[in-house]
Amino acid sequence: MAEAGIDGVVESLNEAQREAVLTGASHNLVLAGAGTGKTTTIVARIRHLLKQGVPPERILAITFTRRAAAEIRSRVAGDLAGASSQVAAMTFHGWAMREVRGAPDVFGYDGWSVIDQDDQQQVMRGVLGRGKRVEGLKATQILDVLSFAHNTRRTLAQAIRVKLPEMSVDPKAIGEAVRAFELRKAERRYLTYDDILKVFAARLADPEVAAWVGSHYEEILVDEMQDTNPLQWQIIDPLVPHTRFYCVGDDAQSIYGFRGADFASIHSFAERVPGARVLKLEDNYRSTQEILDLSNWLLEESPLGYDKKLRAVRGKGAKPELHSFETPADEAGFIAAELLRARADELPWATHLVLVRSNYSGRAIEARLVENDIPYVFFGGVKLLESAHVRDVLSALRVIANPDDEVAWMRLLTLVPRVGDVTAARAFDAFLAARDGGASASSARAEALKGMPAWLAAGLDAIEDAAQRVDDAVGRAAAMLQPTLAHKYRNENWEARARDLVHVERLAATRANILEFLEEYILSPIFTSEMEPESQQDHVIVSTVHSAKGLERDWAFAAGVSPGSFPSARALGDTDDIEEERRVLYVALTRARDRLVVTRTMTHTPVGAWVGSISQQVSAAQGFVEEAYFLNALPERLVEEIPHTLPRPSRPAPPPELSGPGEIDLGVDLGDLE
Ligand SMILES: Nc1ncnc2c1ncn2[C@@H]1O[C@H](COP(=O)(O)OP(=O)(O)OP(=O)(O)O)[C@@H](O)[C@H]1O
Repeated sequence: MAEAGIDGVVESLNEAQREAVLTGASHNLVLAGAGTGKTTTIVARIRHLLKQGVPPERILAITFTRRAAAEIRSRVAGDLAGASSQVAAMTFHGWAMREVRGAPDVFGYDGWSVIDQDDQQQVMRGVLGRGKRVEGLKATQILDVLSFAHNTRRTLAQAIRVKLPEMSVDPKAIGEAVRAFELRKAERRYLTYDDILKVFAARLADPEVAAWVGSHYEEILVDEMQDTNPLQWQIIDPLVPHTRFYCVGDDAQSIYGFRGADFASIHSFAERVPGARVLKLEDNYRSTQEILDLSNWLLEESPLGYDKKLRAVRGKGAKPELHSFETPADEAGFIAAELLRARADELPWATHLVLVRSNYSGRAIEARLVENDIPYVFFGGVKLLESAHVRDVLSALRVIANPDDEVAWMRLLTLVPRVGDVTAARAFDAFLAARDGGASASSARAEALKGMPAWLAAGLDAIEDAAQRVDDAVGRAAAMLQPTLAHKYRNENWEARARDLVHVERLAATRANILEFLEEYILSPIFTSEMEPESQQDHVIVSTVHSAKGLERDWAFAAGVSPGSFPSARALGDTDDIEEERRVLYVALTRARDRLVVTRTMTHTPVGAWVGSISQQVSAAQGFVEEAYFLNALPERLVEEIPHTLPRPSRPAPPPELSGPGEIDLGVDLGDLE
C-alpha cells in the first residue's frame, strides 16, 4: 500500500521533477521558479527516500516556518501509514536547539532560556541605563545591527558601517553597550535567537562534533535555500562531508536580505558544495500564463538579470486586474465587496488570499472583513507567545524554569498590585542573595516575597510542583494570575485574551519541560489568529507577503501595490533594498492560480506629508518615490486597468439663466413712523 502511494507521487511528476526526485548525486540544488513544484519535489524526494528504505528518523527537512514544516509533514504522510510521521521537519533554529538541548555535554548550554526580541530589548535597555540610548540609538537599533553582524558573520564595526551608513556614531560606544549586553545575558543565562545558531555553528567547527552530528542524518533537505544566511551556511559547510544535502530554492523569491540572507550564494552552490548537482524546474503548474506574464515582466525590469521566464502548463486565462483607488479605505471596501460577491456566487471563503505589505497596512482590510462578517485568518499578526497577557502568565513559568531570568521576575512582580519597578528589583535582588547564601529556590522565593501577597509564593510553589507537566503548570499560573489579569485587561478584550490562555495550555500538553515548550514557540512562532477555532473552518487568508511563502489560492488580491509602497520609501537610495522589494512583489504576484487582483491607491497623500516643517522634505521624497514605482512602465497589454473614482457629493444644478437682481434695498420699512 505504502509503496503504491510513493510510486503514484513520482508518476504524477514531469520529467525534470522526476529527475530531481530520483537523482543519485550526493548533494543537489533544485533551482526553480515560483509554482514549479519545489515543495512538491521535496515531498516526493522524502517519500522516495523512505521507499529506498532510509529510516524516517534519518531524514531531516529544514523549512522557513512552522507552517511550512507542518505542510511537508502532512504531505509526506499522505496515504502512508505510521513511519512517515517520524520524519522531522523544522526550522533552522528549531533544529539547532534540538541538537543543543539533546546533547548538553557536547554543547554545554543546559538550563539556559531562549529570549525573544522583546526580552532582548528589555535586557539592552537595562544595560543602557537611564537615557536608554547610546549614540542616539535605541535598544532596537543596536540589536538590529548586532543581529546583522551575527547573521552575516561581519564584525560589529563592519555591520555598523553597512546598517548605519549615514549616521556619525562612535562605534566604540556601541561596542561597549554590546559587551555589557553580552555579559548580562551570560549572567542571566539567556540565549538569543542568533546565539542558538552561533552555539551550534561554533561546536560544528570541531570536526569530531561535525562527524557525530552528520552521522545522524542520511539526508538533510533545505527548503527556501535562497534565504539562507552566512551563519546558517556556517552550519551547513562542516556537515557536507558527513551527510547528503538536498537544497531547493528560487533566487527571485529571496526576501530576507534584511536578516542577512544572501541569495547570490545559491549561484555558487556547486563550487561551495563539492560534487553538487544543480537541477532546474521551469514549468509553472500554479498560474495561468497571463499571471506569469506580469510576474515575468517585473523580473525583466530588474537590473539583476534573473534569467527566469515562467511558462504556464495550465495555459491561458484572464488578465490580471489593476484597480486604482483614491484612499486605502476605498481599496479595503472594494476587496471586502469582491469577497462578498464571490460568496454570493457560492465560492468558498478559502478561495481567497489577500496579501498585504505589513501588519499595519492590513488593518484597514481586516476592519472591513470584521464589519462584513467575513471569516479570515491573519498570517503575520501577533505571535501567540508575544502577546502581553500570555507573556504575563509565562513569566511565572519562566522564573521556575530559570530562576536567574530577571526579565521574567520583573514582569511577574510588577503584576502584583502596588508593586513598581523599584520594589520588584529589590525582591529579585533578595531572591538572588538568598540563593547565593545556599537557600533552595522555594525558600529563597519565600524570603524575597515576604512583603508580597501570600498567593504569589504559594502559586509559584504550585507551579514548581507541576513543572514536569507543562500544561498543568500553565493552568496553575493562569489560575494564580486570573484576578490580576482580568483587572489589568478589563478594557482590552479580556474574554478573547482568556481564550488565548486556554490555547497556550493546550499547546503545552505535549511538552516535557517548560524551557523546551517556551523555546519551541519562540523559535517557530504561531500566530494568535491561527489558534482561533474559526481557523479550522472555511476562511479567507490575509497574509503579509513575508508570511505567504508557499501559499497559493484560486484568487489572490495583492493589496497596496502603490507608489511609496513598492518600493517603499525606506528602500530608496539602496539598490539591494529596492531589488529585495521587487522580489517581495514577485512573491505576491505569483500566489494566484486563476485570478490576480492588484489594488493600489494613487492619489492618497498621508497626513504627515503636509504637517509642519517636514512638508518640504516629504514632497521632495514623494517625487523620488513616484519615479521609483515598479509599475510606472507597466505595459498596458499585461493588465486590465480599472480606475475607481469615488462618486463626489453632487452639487446642485446650476441656476437657469435669469437676469441679476439689480439693487436690493436693505433698509427697513419704517411703517407708521414715516
Ligand atoms: N507535476 C505536477 N503536476 C500537476 N501539478 C503540479 C505538478 N507539480 C506541481 N504541481 C502543482 O503546482 C502548484 C505549485 O507547486 P509547489 O507549491 O510545489 O511549487 P513551489 O515551487 O514550491 O512554489 P512557490 O515557490 O511559488 O511557493 C501546486 O498546486 C502543485 O500541486
